[in-house]
Amino acid sequence: MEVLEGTVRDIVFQNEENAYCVLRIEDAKSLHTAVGIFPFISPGQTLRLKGEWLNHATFGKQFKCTEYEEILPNSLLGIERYLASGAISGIGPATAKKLVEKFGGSIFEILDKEPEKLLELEGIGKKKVEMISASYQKGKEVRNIMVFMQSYGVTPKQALKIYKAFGADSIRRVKENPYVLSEEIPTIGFKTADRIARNLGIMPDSPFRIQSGVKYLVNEFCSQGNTCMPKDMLVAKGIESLEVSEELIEANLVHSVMENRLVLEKVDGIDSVFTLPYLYSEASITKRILALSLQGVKEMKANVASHIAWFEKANGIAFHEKQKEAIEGAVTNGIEIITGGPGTGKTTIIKCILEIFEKEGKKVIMGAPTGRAAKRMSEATGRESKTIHRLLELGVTDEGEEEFEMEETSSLNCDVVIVDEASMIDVMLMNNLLKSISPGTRLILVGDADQLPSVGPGRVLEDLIESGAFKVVKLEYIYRQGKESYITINAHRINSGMMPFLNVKDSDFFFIESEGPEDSLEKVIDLILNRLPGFNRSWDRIRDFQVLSPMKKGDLGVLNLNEVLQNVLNSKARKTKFTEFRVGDKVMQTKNNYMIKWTRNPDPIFEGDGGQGVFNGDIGYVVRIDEEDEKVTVIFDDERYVTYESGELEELELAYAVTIHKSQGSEFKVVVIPVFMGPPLLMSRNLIYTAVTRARQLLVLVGSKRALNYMVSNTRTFERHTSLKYRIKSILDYGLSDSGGDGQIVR
Ligand SMILES: Nc1ncnc2c1ncn2[C@@H]1O[C@H](COP(=O)(O)OP(=O)(O)OP(=O)(O)O)[C@@H](O)[C@H]1O
Repeated sequence: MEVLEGTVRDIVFQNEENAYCVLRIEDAKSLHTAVGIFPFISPGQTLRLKGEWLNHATFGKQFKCTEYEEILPNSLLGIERYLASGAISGIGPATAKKLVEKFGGSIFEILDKEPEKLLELEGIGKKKVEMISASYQKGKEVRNIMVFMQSYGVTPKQALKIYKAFGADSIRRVKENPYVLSEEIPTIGFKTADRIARNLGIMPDSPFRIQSGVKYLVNEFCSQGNTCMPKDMLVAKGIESLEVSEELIEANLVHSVMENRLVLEKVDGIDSVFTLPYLYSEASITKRILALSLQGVKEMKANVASHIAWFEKANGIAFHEKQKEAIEGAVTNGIEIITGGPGTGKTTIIKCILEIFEKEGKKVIMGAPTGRAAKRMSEATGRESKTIHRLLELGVTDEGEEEFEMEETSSLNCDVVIVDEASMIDVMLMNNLLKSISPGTRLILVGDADQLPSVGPGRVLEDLIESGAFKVVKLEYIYRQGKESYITINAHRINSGMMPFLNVKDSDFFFIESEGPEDSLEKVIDLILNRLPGFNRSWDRIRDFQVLSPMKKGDLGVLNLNEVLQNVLNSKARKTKFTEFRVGDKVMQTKNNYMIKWTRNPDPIFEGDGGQGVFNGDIGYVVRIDEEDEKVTVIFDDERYVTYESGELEELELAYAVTIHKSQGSEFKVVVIPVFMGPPLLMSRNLIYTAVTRARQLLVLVGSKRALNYMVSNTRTFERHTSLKYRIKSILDYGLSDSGGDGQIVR
């Protein structure tokens, strides 16, 4: 590691959120540029930086700092400059000069131990001394914490997080139990805490370590979509990754259970370990959904059959028996689940259900888990539809975590709630949705249970269906037929484990064989640049073509695809220094941001008509880049302009290619999917099924038939461990369904 020692001349850039800074540092020889995470920095401070010299393509030679400490200057001139820099509140250039003249090199000693001596100076009163002393002590505290943390291998960025969480208490808390870091600071993981603990000399068999490690393993398992972890699996994983005996894992697990940090319950005969949030969510969903189902909705006098007949006539269709059953079921049940693949008429049914309720004077609220899905629902029905987060007025806490503002007692004020794309709802969202639905309100969940499960934990829709407790209508007959329907036909074939029909003449579903990743990449680019635009000239290469890949990394992962596609599709746009984005780029918002403002006017100066919020999965286009102020303006949905500050740009990604997981709930005119052998977890039927069902007009697969075949046959990979189905079933087994009421529960 190399060292650079010098004084901060100025701060060229500072991200207030994560403390990333670009500094100009002066040493005895010259001025240097240094970059890194520098919390609490101000010009005039003298730093000893550790890191390495790099040659940046655009910015030239710079020092990349991974560790630093502040050193107090020792020359009188250095001390005066430091004090004059504003590093200590209450001291400016004039006071700095006076202090150095009077106290010389012992000024730091005085600031630390005898600040009252400052009163001897003319013009400094008691209040000012208090201010100076407090600021000096705070600086010292921060310095000590930074030095302590870094000496145990904590990076400045992590040290900042620790300081923000524990303040002056940081060192004591970490020394006492470093594992508190991974438990209380969301972005510090067990591995970091474990490294610090080792450096602090904590033994591998310490109960703090094992209990924290066990909890970490359960959390890790849940981050893959599960809501609980079989105990045997946890113990085996614990022995392997914590390298301690089975007895120690068991004993500490019991201890965690006794202290209520973890819960051990039997799920379908298997001992399973839960963390509290998912346990509560699944238990609460069980209680609430059974209550809704059993509540007995008010009978409607409507003659549903005549409404249906009227709708059929108006739309020139004749409903299938199953479709009629779904429509009637929506009126007679407290809860109904309607599921089916593409083209089976789900949207048509929603429209009919809406009309029936509206004609009967009932208020219907519609929602979907993503902004894209909500928008499609609005377009298809001509009625307002919102994201569930919006419906529930989901807010964001200071730490940026999502938080539902709606109190448990408040509820959606309506008679019917219809939610589309219900397969994307995870346990937390479902629980929050149910909390806001008061008894007497009907809930209709519409979705395709064979698609990828929700990104977050749980398999809510499948568990509800498989519980057998609710009215479920499964639509199987496909209505979208004819020349252009091979996307739909093949989606259904894939879903039932059959290879799709490939390259039928005049169809909309193509397969292009390739000889490995490089060849696939070339073929994808050739398709987008030449072949597809030649196929239909009305398609726009950037807007209408969407590449979907199973993964992020690798030649055919979205990161590489985006880099390559940006260069071929948007090569003329000017590059700028501060961002990878260029005007004209297709981009995707990658997290829900409820705070960010949008306007209908491209110039943010004219705030006027607008609103707040851009959501995970929203796709837009870069319309302006302001180099001087380092801002990027993006237009979403052809009308909402959002200006991102440089610190917010990490919420955006290039979106010429997106992962199949991120594409859930969206549809595109033309979809191109590279199909290749990858990690088994990503080689699954529901992944390829989800990808194929995103295409509206044309679908092209590029790759190997062997990989496609593997995906179509592989149904095992995404099995999730959850308890919702079991909880609902076990309550029913106690005979709740025989307890009277309106018999809403279907057994
Ligand atoms: N009973 C029916 N008779 C004739 N056409 C129908 C019938 N039901 C639906 N359709 C038509 O089939 C097509 C697909 O229906 P719809 O869009 O409602 O299906 P979907 O399940 O919502 O599909 P996706 O999930 O792919 O959006 C539409 O053109 C619709 O008008």
